[in-house]
Amino acid sequence: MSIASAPPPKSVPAAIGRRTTAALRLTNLRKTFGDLTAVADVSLEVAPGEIFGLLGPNGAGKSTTMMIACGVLPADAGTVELDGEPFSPQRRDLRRKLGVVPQELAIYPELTARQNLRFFGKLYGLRGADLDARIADALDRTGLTNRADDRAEHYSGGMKRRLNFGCALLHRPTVLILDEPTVGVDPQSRTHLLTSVKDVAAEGTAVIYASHYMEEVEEICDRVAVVDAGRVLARGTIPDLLAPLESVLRLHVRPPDSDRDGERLLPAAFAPLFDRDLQADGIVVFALPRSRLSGGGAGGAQTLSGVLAPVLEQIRDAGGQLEAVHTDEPNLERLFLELTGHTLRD
Ligand SMILES: Nc1ncnc2c1ncn2[C@@H]1O[C@H](COP(=O)(O)OP(=O)(O)OP(=O)(O)O)[C@@H](O)[C@H]1O
Repeated sequence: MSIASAPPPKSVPAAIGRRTTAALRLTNLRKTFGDLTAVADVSLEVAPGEIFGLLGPNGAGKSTTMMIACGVLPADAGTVELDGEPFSPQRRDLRRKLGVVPQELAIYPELTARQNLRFFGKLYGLRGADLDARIADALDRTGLTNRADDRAEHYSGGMKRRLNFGCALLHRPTVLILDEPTVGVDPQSRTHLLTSVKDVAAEGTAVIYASHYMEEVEEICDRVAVVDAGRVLARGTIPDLLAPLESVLRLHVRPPDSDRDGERLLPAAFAPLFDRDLQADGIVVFALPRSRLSGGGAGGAQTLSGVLAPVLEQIRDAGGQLEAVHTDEPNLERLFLELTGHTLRD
């Protein structure tokens, strides 16, 4: 894992050098639109069979990165390598190794699912029995076999997204680029899509998956790059990224009028373990990071129950009222907040 503070390293990330054959390798990509820097410096690599998440809020530069990766947009600087070869839009042979599911639907509404798949299959040079077999496989994977001969315009949003996905993997790409493929889909289609993505990766396809849905990225991605303002802020496996974060227990206490700052609510022996924060609504929040429990020193380890029992007793005896107990567990949203100072949904 690497958590970089700005400015990020210009050099190629260490993880890249370790892999011999990345299916997709982006190195120091940069893209500006007039005065706006959409992608400041993005480097990453995706191995065969890996699902790599690009996690960032709206406007972070995910789509621009994806569009450069698939040759739709030229980069101002940086390189794209596909299967070990330098990639440019002119390399039609290499383009066939890519499957792309753009954020906007790229299917023909007036055609049926089968006709859409046939159209895209032919674009990729598939013909005859092979094309028929792959269409049947794509319909099966996307759960659209029963509706194969209905026009796509009559499908639900989720079914259209599934068809969009099916069209991108018909030619069995080496690298599958997915740009927020679950936007606006119902939970059933979402689950179906995520399972299909995992299946495709298990067959050896390298998948790069852009999303601002933390839960999806946590669910399916092997590694993640956290991006904001066109930069990679952190990159690694999810356990490695979350390791520096710890779970924090928070006690929300309404203090008595005689002790509005809550200074006397905790027993003196345990008060140093807690951070105290007085909220605008008068509630005092006592935060206990778990790591502070393990260092019991000569007096022995302090367990959660060993600390909480006397603390809660003192709060009650001192006239405080326990209003709520929360636990903040490490997750990508918290990591993002710590790295950027704002949330993924800002
Ligand atoms: N063709 C363009 N012309 C001008 N600005 C653009 C263009 N494409 C993207 N941008 C800007 O570049 C920045 C990054 O956009 P991008 O679409 O790559 O972000 P994103 O992370 O994919 O966000 P979203 O999830 O909303 O798609 C944004 O500020 C966006 O407005």
